[in-house]
Amino acid sequence: MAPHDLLTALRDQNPLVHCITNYVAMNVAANVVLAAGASPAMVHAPEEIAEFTPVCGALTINIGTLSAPWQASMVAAATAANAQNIPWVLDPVAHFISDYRKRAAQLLLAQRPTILRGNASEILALAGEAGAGKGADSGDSVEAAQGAAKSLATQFGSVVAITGPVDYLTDGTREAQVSGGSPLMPQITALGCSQTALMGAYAATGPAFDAALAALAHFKVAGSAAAKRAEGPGSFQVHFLDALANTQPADLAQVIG
Ligand SMILES: Nc1ncnc2c1ncn2[C@@H]1O[C@H](COP(=O)(O)OP(=O)(O)OP(=O)(O)O)[C@@H](O)[C@H]1O
Ligand SMILES: Cc1ncsc1CCO
Ligand SMILES: [Mg+2]
Repeated sequence: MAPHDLLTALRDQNPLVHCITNYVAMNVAANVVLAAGASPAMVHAPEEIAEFTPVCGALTINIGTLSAPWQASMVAAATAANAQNIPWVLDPVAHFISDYRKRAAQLLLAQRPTILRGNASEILALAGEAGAGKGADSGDSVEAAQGAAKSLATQFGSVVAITGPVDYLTDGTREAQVSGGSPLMPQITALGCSQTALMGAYAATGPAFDAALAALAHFKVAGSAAAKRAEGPGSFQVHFLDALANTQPADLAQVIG
């Protein structure tokens, strides 16, 4: 499905997206998903997963502020999504910072996410390669992680997206790049986490590779538009939400290469 048609469908369908994300990202990501045209719900109690995940169009899992009860919810939600053929997205935030987080990310990856999204350092480390990640921030180039993305895609049957100055997307066979956006984007916390949540919304609407590509393009188009009006990271964030809502379906093709 073309990105143009996916954005139209997203706004028509307003899919419900189950987001298990971190404390930092919850508000930012929910506003991003709403502005883009979908309906986010941040739900993480283990007691609620069995009832809630199956009624959603997609699930997104982000380990940014991981702890044991949340990990149990993530595993249960991924299991429920797989059982019902509900697409789900994994965001392995800073998984290399501790053995605990590393293991949690590997266990979730073994559940074969529909889409895996991370920055270059996260994708490199997930494939067992040495990277220069600094907590939640990337220290590696997107180009350096492309091989890792391809091998993860093949091994786990996932669509893999690396975000950065130019985003890269692969399913192990197909590849795409998405340019644009602004250097102000990594200066706002949790925009990557929000990209993950938006990928869930698109994945509820169409095939995984096309959905991830449309979500990447939507962010780059909105980021470029917001940067024209912003005076710094603070006002960028406000303009970015407006720009996500104002992005037209026909705008998306321009940033995809
Ligand atoms: N230098 C840049 N120029 C343009 N766009 C960028 C740049 N760096 C990142 N982006 C965009 O910013 C968004 C977030 O990507 P990033 O790689 O910073 O995620 P992240 O490191 O996972 O973020 P976080 O963990 O803070 O949520 C993506 O849409 C990406 O395309
Ligand atoms: C800053 C930060 N710390 C843990 S999660 C998070 C949000 C960006 O990933
Ligand atoms: Mg991140």
